[in-house]
Amino acid sequence: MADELDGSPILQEALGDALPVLERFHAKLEAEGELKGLIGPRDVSILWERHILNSAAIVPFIKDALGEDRVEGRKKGSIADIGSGGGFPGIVVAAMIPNVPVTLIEPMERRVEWLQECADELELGNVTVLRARAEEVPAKPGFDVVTCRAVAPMTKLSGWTLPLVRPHGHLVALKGRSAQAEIDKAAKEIRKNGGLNPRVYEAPVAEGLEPTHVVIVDKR
Ligand SMILES: C[S@@+](CC[C@H](N)C(=O)[O-])C[C@H]1O[C@@H](n2cnc3c(N)ncnc32)[C@H](O)[C@@H]1O
Repeated sequence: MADELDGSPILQEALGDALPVLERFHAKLEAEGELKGLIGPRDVSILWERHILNSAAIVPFIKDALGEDRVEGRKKGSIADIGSGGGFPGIVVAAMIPNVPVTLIEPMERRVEWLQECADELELGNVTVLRARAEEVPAKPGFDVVTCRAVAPMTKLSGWTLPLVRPHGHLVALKGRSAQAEIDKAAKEIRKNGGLNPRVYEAPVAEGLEPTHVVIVDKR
């Protein structure tokens, strides 16, 4: 089944230099994703929009968050993606920000194998795959940016992700329409885990496509 956006010029516009690598990722997902239980049967024709472009929408926000570190004189940042599953947003982020190390943290063995295979086949030298639950990963030294998509509501996610963000780093999470309600509900957990100034941004996906939402929380 063909993808609705195969060959569309918006792919180049949204993914830039990472397009060739992400075309290989798309082909691999198309061939193996459903069989391996990583995507649903109806996702096959909307892989670009629902998964790859949706993940790519977070990249400008991550770059912004890392940019602040450069201002502070730190040369390299570090990114962790919690609960990467089939590689969203982690593999897409690693392809689009190839000069920054990206750690993919995922507890399920089969998904860990998939993620490692993707990193190897796509020659993403900046990817490390870690088989763990987020709450088992040592908090130190922490990551400059922790990201995630579709892992848990903010009430739970705060305790899983914020401890892994280094001081003055950021949680940058893809969220659905309920983003503001989720952070309102999780105000106590966010504060307790050292989070400050939680806020929601609308994130453009590509021209003509519905935008998504990004939650950003600063770490004390
Ligand atoms: C619904 S999937 C989302 C996968 C991917 N982020 C996406 O957006 O397509 C949730 C993923 O989170 C992982 N997960 C569940 N609990 C976790 C935890 N405590 N720490 C890290 N990952 C977890 C699951 O194994 C699963 O791969």
